[in-house]
Amino acid sequence: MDRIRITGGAPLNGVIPISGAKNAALPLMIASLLTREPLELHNVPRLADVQLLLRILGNHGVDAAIAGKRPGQTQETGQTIRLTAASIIDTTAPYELVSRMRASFWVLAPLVARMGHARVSLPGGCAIGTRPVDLLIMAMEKLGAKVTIEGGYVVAEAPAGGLRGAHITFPKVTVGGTHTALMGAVLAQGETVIDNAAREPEVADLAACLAAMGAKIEGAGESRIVVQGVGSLGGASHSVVPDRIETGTYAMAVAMTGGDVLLEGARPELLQAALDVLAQTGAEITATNAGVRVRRNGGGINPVDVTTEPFPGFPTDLQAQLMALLTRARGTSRIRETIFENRFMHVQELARLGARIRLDGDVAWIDGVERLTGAPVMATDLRASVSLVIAALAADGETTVNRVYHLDRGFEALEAKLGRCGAQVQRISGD
Ligand SMILES: CC(=O)N[C@H]1[C@@H](OP(=O)(O)OP(=O)(O)OC[C@H]2O[C@@H](n3ccc(=O)[nH]c3=O)[C@H](O)[C@@H]2O)O[C@H](CO)[C@@H](O)[C@@H]1O
Ligand SMILES: C=C(OP(=O)(O)O)C(=O)O
Repeated sequence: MDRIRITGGAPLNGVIPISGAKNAALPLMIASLLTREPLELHNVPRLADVQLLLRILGNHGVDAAIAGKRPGQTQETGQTIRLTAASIIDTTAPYELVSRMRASFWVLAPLVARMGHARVSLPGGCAIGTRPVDLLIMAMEKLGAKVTIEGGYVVAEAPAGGLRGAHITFPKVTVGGTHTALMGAVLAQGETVIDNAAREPEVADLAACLAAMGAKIEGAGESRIVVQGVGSLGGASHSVVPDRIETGTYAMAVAMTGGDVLLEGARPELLQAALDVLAQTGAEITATNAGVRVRRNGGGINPVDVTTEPFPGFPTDLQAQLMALLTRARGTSRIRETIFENRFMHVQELARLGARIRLDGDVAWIDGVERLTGAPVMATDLRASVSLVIAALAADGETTVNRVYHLDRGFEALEAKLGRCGAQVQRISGD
């Protein structure tokens, strides 16, 4: 298994191109199941999750053509994938594939919408909590599907005549639930109203692509989304929104090491809450035409008090990275995690580097320390893994991050991007 070796201490200076968002690319790829015409997606990041989803979609009969680089594209700025689901050959998504990635469960809604039935294994994904799918099933049931769970599989059957528009009110904000409701509603008969919808940019990106395919959607990006079902959808060409979590991750890395980096192509409005927190810690954040510039030259890191929330609040997917930064703050910080009940797995690994963190239920208290020191570490999910990278960049000596496959799930060309800005990061191939 590959490892990443980091020698800490160097500031980051230069340009980091921001990739397309993993969490947008995955539902966008899944939307290809809704039409027999080609869906062309640009700026798709080269990630293990994308590769796995291509296998899952291939199993359903989706043909994938990966185009060469477009002019101006570099290795780190994604690929163009043309997905064509001319016919669906299998409506089962098997355990072997779905158990490895949460988002793969989202094939359920488009398969039922187009084929009238589907059988999808209960999902896996990052080990950050129990992660139930009850609200996704509720959305399908509201749209008229009959849903049972048999042998670890969710089996859904549309009523005669197909899914029917409905009023879906989510009792809590769910990104996957909103994707499911949207993809189910676009081909349903009549109107669907989705209340307490997730407002995450990845939902708006999916809705924009569905609209380009011919769907009738109003309010995506707001709490109430209204969909008028249409008889069929066509092909489209769509570019994946920049990755706000990757943006925030590198911004925190710069705040940690000091330096001056342009996060090229980043869109500040996609992570304003996180940028505000970074500014409170003492980093200088400037929105430019080219992206977001992050600087910290001298001066310490200020402690902060942050609670994770659905968009537009501070994202749970940046909580571990922020915690890494705060391990070296001048004082005590507090982070409250409200989205996932078990998303503090990075705490004990950060402690190996010398961090002082106390947990009290859903709250972590971080007492800043003068210095971190390198050590062998590993993490159980992708954002936790990258938080260890951030801490290692500022630690004295050498850190080895094991289980690199977590990083490969979500960070395109991580070593190259950091390495070009002066970090000493090396991948070591292992068995
Ligand atoms: C691939 C992808 O895009 N993953 C993101 C997506 O995950 P995902 O879509 O799985 O997360 P959700 O927004 O659905 O989860 C939010 C909360 O709702 C709960 N819940 C969810 C569904 C359900 O049926 N029942 C239920 O109780 C979850 O346990 C969690 O407490 O949004 C999360 C929240 O922004 C991010 O951390 C993940 O990176
Ligand atoms: C939690 C994440 O991914 P997933 O939902 O696929 O586990 C993530 O992207 O941080």
